[in-house]
Amino acid sequence: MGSPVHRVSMGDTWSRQVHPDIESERYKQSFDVERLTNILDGGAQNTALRRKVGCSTTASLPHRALSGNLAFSLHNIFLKALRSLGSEEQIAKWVPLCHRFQIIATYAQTELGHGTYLPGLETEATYDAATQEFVVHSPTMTATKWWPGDLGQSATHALVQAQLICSGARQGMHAFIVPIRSLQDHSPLPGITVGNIGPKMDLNHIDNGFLRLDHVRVPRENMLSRFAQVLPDGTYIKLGTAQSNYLSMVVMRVEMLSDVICTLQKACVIAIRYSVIRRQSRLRPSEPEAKILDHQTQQQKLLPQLATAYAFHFLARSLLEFFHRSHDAILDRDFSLLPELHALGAGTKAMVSDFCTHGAELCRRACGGHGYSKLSGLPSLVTKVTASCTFEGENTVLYLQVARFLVKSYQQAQASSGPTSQRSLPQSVAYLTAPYLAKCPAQRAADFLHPELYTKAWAHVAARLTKDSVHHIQILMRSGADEHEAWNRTTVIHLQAAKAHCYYVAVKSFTEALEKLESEPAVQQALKRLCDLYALHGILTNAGDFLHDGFLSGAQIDMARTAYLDLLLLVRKDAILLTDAFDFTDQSLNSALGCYDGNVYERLFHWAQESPSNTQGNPAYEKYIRPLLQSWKSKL
Ligand SMILES: CCCCCCCCCCCCC/C=C/C(=O)SCCNC(=O)CCNC(=O)[C@H](O)C(C)(C)COP(=O)(O)OP(=O)(O)OC[C@H]1O[C@@H](n2cnc3c(N)ncnc32)[C@H](O)[C@@H]1OP(=O)(O)O
Ligand SMILES: Cc1cc2nc3c(=O)[nH]c(=O)nc-3n(C[C@H](O)[C@H](O)[C@H](O)COP(=O)(O)OP(=O)(O)OC[C@H]3O[C@@H](n4cnc5c(N)ncnc54)[C@H](O)[C@@H]3O)c2cc1C
Repeated sequence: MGSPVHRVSMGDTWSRQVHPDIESERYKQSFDVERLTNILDGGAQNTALRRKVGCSTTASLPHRALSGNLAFSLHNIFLKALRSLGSEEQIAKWVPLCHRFQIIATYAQTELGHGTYLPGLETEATYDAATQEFVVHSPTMTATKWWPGDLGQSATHALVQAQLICSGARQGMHAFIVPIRSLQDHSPLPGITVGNIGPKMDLNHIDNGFLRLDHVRVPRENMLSRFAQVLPDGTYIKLGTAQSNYLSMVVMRVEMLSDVICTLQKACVIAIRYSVIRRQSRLRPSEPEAKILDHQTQQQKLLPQLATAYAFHFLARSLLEFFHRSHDAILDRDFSLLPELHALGAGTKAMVSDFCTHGAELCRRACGGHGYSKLSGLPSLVTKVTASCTFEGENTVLYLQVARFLVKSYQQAQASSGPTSQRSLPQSVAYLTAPYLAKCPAQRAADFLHPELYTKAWAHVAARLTKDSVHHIQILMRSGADEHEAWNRTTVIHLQAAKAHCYYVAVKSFTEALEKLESEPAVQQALKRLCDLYALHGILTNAGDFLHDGFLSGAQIDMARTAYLDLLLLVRKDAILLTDAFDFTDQSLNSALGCYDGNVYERLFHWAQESPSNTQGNPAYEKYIRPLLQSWKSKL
């Protein structure tokens, strides 16, 4: 069985053979990997299309952008904001210019002094009725736009979020399209000071920039006017709500999820494939060194991350379905679903970016020294995905937006008691008025493998923490605190409630996805084990929340742990197949540890030999080492 042991060859003979230690993991397939790939893609035809596009990734950027294949690129962010906030006429004008790359546009919202608190943005757009123009200006140093991607060297236009001032009144944040560089010679236009903000932790291929505007005039037609208009005489017409212009952020938080989740998927593929090749230490003195994935602690490090990657795939798909159902209505100015969409988008973005950042770092550490090598591809995944905890809304701030939604929903349910209360609640928080279950009915470990049981457990904790946070606000207000102080002094509890709610939503979406796979029993069983593992990993990691009111007993936590440890063994058997199903090419993984053939050591050695420090001479010798050695020689 298996192919001969590889010789370390200076040629690439080893790259044409699959390492026996990974080949053996693919012999016994408990499910059809290709079918799972098709399910992840949303159908076999999508798999074929993705592979076809993937082969043409070497095509120039404009080609791929024109085919709309860039999920979350900066140019796309402008387009998403334009489609959310612009009128049909403005969309018809500016979209073709972007698609043909006749302009390059950036989304300029964040300022040197404000990123989170948008009512605090200082850039002003003052309407001049005499010329029917807006005068866009940076009144202070802190008003300088700071961070927008592509602004540093590339963009010719910016969607500038600014405080609208018309007819003497400040109307809040609105979006204005402002030309910033000449389309003839790319030089900054009059009144524009623009440049790069300097080196970052990573993503240095993106020119994040700064922008100062000195009374720059743009025509009235350049204010995006889906939700608000300024008439020629300066009359302000409000067509939406106070939050309408925040819609673009909701869109982008939904849009970015696939890129963030892909980072954790890749980290899992690399670390798990490496973990069946790396042999270290013996499980029994009489046996050869074990694959490190056969150490229980290595399973406990990596397999819950794999389960999380799958959970987030189905969570993102569920959110996207809700987004498509609600977004069109919102564009038609029916805002009834916007609060729930905002809460789901904010919470999902915060949780997914938090856990993907944590999980990618866990995968990197699980690879020991080679995980610290850039040739593993893991450090780059970690430093890139880390940024997603901040951009598109800093995570704590977004979790608190979820908490605000939970508190309002609970208070609404309290106000409308009786049967109407459940019907009126948004679907994602219906659990707040579900029949109260004081104790979990589980009597043995196997009971914790029932999705209904652990979904209800998560709902119980999320409801309890929300009620607890409301209770603490009421206590503080009864003691004399006003609503703002009471809110701030309970935000730590709000954060707990928001995180529990988000985890519940993820567990629920995973179980609902499983229900649709009845016709694929083998795949369904493999995914159910991951769903069970994901739910139980969260329960055991946050056991205190489940023990707090006696909902789970200590004995039941032990049962859950037994079920969890048994799951690790079962998932371990499918681990390579579950990572193969993500269908990443070796090129996209860019990892000496994660290649499909498992020839880790030969590739590390080959890539190290090819790295610049070994191929571009040794400038240090001439400049430092030789003089040092010479100096010693002269003293001998
Ligand atoms: C990724 C992996 C690696 C690969 C990487 C490769 C590619 C990399 C590309 C990188 C691209 C990065 C691009 C980044 C772009 C940006 O970052 S754009 C800027 C993003 N900025 C933000 O998101 C700002 C976040 N701040 C907020 O959301 C604020 O907290 C706030 C809510 C705007 C504060 O305003 P305030 O009025 O004080 O809020 P509240 O009082 O709390 O709420 C008022 C009501 O408004 C409702 N609301 C808030 N936000 C929204 C919204 N977005 N949509 C709808 N409604 C919203 C809120 O619920 C309140 O409603 P009520 O409770 O009913 O009053
Ligand atoms: C790689 C990258 C790319 C970016 N690209 C763009 C772009 O293209 N366009 C653009 O406009 N912006 C962009 N940004 C900016 C980004 O949107 C902001 O950095 C982000 O919104 C956070 O705002 P901030 O930097 O002001 O942080 P702050 O809000 O100052 O956060 C600092 C700390 O204060 C805390 N805090 C702030 N407010 C509250 C509150 N109300 N309650 C509790 N705690 C609070 C936060 O939790 C955090 O711990 C980018 C940022 C990065 C890192």
